[in-house]
Amino acid sequence: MPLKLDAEVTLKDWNKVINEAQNGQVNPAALNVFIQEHFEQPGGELEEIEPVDFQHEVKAFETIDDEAYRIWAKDLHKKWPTLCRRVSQKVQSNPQQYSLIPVPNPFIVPGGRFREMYYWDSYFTIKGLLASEMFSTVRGMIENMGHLIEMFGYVPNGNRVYYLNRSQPPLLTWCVDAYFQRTGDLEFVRRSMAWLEKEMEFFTRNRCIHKEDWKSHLFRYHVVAGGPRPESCKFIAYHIL
Ligand SMILES: OC[C@H]1O[C@H](O[C@H]2O[C@H](CO)[C@@H](O)[C@H](O)[C@H]2O)[C@H](O)[C@@H](O)[C@@H]1O
Repeated sequence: MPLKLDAEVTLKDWNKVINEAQNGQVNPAALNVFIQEHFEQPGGELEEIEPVDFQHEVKAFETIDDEAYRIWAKDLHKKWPTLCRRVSQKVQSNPQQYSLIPVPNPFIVPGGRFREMYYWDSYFTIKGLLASEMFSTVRGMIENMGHLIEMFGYVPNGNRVYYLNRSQPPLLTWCVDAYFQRTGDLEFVRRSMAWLEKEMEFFTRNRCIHKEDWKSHLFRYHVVAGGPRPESCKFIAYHIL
């Protein structure tokens, strides 16, 4: 839920609510007032948009021999406009009030409760977008990942602040390769190299394990955390604790 006030003010007011708790229990009415006063309703961070390069019919799908596969490919193609999002202007102007990390170009979300860009999902999505001949959307999504690397040194799990301590399998190189195989756009590959090198540096420094008797290094994706996942606290509280 987006913040109505600055994070510092919100935290200060939250500490007040905590300090007034009786026997470790926060008063539900006070909690309700705190939520109303400090948080907007969820949503509005992203705008649904039709990708600029989306065509209703793609001739290439007609060349798929297997009928079931052809129908499936066409059905999947129709999903792009329903899953394409761009970061709204209010987030771009006041990012400190939102958990969403702004990225410059539109991107495809997984859907359902996953309302942000996800790193390794983007690779599989890009494979589909390339089949749909949506080269400019793909380029934009790769640029978004490059933007995150410029900001954080790597692409986090997703573009949310609570994902900043989590990595996913680093598939950006595969994204760039898939795009190049389809378009031959060498200029874009050259431009992407700085991102790929920086990401490699991050994984070498922060996600690499080596033991004396090992013949090579082990790279891994990882989360640097000791507690429950913030976005799943409620689930954990109800089902596990
Ligand atoms: O499709 C998006 C991602 O969905 C799963 O992971 C996400 O939810 C998990 C449970 O809340 C969370 O631990 C993880 O950090 C999120 O990315 C799926 O496991 C991912 O592979 C996928 O990218």
